[in-house]
Amino acid sequence: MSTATTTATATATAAASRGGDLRVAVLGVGVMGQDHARRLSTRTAGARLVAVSDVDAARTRAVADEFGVRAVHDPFAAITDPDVDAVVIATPGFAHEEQVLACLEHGVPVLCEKPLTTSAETSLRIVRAERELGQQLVQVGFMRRFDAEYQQLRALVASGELGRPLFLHCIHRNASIPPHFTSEMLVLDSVVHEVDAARYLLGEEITAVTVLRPRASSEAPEGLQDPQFVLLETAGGALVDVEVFVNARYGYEVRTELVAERGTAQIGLGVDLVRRSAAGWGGSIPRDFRERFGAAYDTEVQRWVDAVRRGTVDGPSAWDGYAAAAVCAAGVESLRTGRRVEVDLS
Ligand SMILES: NC(=O)c1ccc[n+]([C@@H]2O[C@H](COP(=O)([O-])OP(=O)(O)OC[C@H]3O[C@@H](n4cnc5c(N)ncnc54)[C@H](O)[C@@H]3O)[C@@H](O)[C@H]2O)c1
Ligand SMILES: O[C@H]1[C@H](O)[C@@H](O)[C@H](O)[C@@H](O)[C@H]1O
Repeated sequence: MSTATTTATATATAAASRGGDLRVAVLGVGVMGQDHARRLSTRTAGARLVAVSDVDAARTRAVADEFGVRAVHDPFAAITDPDVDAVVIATPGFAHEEQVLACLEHGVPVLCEKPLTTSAETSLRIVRAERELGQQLVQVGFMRRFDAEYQQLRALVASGELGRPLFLHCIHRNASIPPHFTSEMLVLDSVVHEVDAARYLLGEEITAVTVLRPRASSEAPEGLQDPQFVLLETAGGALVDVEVFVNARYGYEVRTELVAERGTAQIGLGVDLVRRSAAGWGGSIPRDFRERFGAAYDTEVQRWVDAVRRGTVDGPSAWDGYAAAAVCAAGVESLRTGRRVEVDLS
């Protein structure tokens, strides 16, 4: 058994023998990191937020003060801190490879926000490093797998009741995105969710990607290719189309329609409550992902904590992160060249 594997097992055992509280550090405390920090501090059983770390020192201090935990400026010092049992990475995608590899080197279980990394090669490096350890330590933050509607749709596909899936029609709209968002990030950061969801729902790998560039919205920043239309082909011959539109202004909308041989099914309609009043009728539209997928993030983090305390992983793996990264890398090539690009999973 390698040193890292021994350390990971020891981490789980130590946490369990201390009365179960897993001591967690969150790296990157912007939008998502703060959301996870709050979740770990207020509504995750068996876990305790003990430290936060961010390259922005003022932000680290402010968030640490808000939650009453330690501020650690250097993320690598947080990973190797003997008083930290496990880490949540919520830094931007370009920082993930180094931080996840450091977790693996030191035997620290990690929940890494999507994307695992921003290229196939770097994600594959993580898959290989984890394999060499002989123990799974990495979970990727594909939270849709923990959403009740996605789970129902997957169960329906698996039951075979509607016959073989033919199409998935997907809509992924954000009201707005941060100013640093690039055209490539619509694929790498946004469509990566549909890539993972398609693999999860259909149980098939994606073999080719084509990205089409419709005219850009005048609401999008100058030079940003927004929206985009992405076509994914699966190994079994199903087609998955994704409209990704990240400056849709009116709100956050994520929908999927399955078309199968003997019926169709839709999720993401947001039909919980339909109101009628003098102002008209209708329901509400989520502001962003935290509202739409809040319960899924809660379940994701709770299941991650429970699994780490048992010394296992119970969610999307490094391989899932790699498979999605490889498809998205092909998507970025298609976005640049306008051509259909095949996906090669090593
Ligand atoms: N699962 C989801 O639905 C979901 C939603 C939003 C964001 N995300 C993911 O979460 C991650 C963070 O996104 P965000 O929207 O919170 O971004 P953000 O820009 O709001 O926050 C990122 C934070 O990381 C810090 N940072 C940057 N480089 C760093 C480094 N090398 N080490 C330590 N800190 C660093 C920044 O200072 C910032 O505070 C991304 O991977 C993103 O794709 C996932
Ligand atoms: O990082 C975010 C996040 O992953 C959201 O779930 C997605 O809707 C956005 O498009 C993306 O930018």
